[in-house]
Amino acid sequence: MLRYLTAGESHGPLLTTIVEGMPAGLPLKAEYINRQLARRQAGYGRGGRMQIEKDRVRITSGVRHGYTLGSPITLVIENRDWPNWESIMDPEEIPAEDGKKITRPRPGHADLAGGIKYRQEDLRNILERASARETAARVAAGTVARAMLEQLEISIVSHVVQIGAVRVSRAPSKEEIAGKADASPVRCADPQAEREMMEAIDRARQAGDSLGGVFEVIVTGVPVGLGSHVHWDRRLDGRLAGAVMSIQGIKAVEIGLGLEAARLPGSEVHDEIFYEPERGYYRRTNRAGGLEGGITNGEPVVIRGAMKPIPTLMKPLNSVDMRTKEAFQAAVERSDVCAVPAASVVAEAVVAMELAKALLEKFPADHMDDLRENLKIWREYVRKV
Ligand SMILES: Cc1cc2nc3c(=O)[nH]c(=O)nc-3n(C[C@H](O)[C@H](O)[C@H](O)COP(=O)(O)O)c2cc1C
Ligand SMILES: C=C(O[C@@H]1CC(C(=O)O)=C[C@@H](OP(=O)(O)O)[C@H]1O)C(=O)O
Repeated sequence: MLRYLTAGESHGPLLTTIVEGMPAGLPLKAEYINRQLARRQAGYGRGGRMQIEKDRVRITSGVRHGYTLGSPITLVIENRDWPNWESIMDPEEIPAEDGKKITRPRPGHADLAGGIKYRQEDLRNILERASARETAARVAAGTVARAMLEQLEISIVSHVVQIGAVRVSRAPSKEEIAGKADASPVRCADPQAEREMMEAIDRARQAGDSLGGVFEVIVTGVPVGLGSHVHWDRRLDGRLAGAVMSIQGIKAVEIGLGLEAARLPGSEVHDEIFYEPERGYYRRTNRAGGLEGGITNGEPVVIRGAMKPIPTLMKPLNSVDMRTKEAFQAAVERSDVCAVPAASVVAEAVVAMELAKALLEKFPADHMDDLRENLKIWREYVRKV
């Protein structure tokens, strides 16, 4: 079973992830993971922290001479901000300046609910782990899964389709996305919408406000038959939605037509089935987003995630000091204004991990050669069936 854990506080010394269950024989280098970490850090609307961090991974187990060994893969990413927080985040000693407890919860962040739940007087003990800094570790782990998928000719792209109220006017092709999203400051493949999105972010920044938006992940080359209809927790639609929803700030997930499917009649929602001897079964539309009955149907997997605006605002919002119970209006020093482009890269990573898991459930393998061979036989069967 493929699984992973992440550990690390936002302003602690480093982030760690352990990926367990990856077959041996997968080519893997730090530079490959670093490329994905850099994509996550880019994006118009990020705040001061991204000027400090330059995420790079160190592989400390599970890989030798450029190939996975089948043993747990440990990846660590240093927090370059750590020297500024060393005494505040000291694991043992209480620093002299400990009077600076955080007692003012930000609406929309984990501060209040987490502080009550974990009985913490200093909300730093919550925000450090609630922070989306953790998503750097998730991208590192997900990139190992992505490397596996790429070996099997399964590829993942993503792009931003909405920032605040600005939306793309039409759906770009996968080729347009692959060519343009990475070069776009907002990861948007539509130049007109891109300009308006950047202006909207500028306006929000000037107003001390923040913005959310919607991204879309598209995976091609996914074989038929991943996931299962037989039990709720084996349905791949639910698992993918859960993975994307678990990203900090994501409030809704759609697969294929998503919410739109509820509005349209069945004749405009379901993808008709066709057959050609050399192609096998195929569809002319993909409104289902590649999943029917919780099982992949061979069409591209299409998932969208909707992110709420960043909760740390320069413009003060009402809250209550947890120590004095006095009302106050929060003032903050630094924050992202919009992180939807970054979240879309994180979504690629969590989707990669879930698909890699589902692949290894259907084709358990200790070495990549076994996986490759079994998938090849399966794809031949699917073409002929
Ligand atoms: C890449 C990324 C960067 C983020 N940056 C910030 C930030 O600078 N400030 C902030 O308050 N929230 C930021 N967030 C959002 C918070 O982490 C998120 O709103 C919070 O964890 C609560 O979200 P939830 O209610 O979905 O759990 C970021 C999220 C992501 C995915
Ligand atoms: C550090 C990252 O994102 C952080 C996520 C985050 C939050 O509250 O979620 C708050 C900010 O951190 P800080 O409070 O140190 O400015 C973001 O920069 C990152 O993405 O690597």
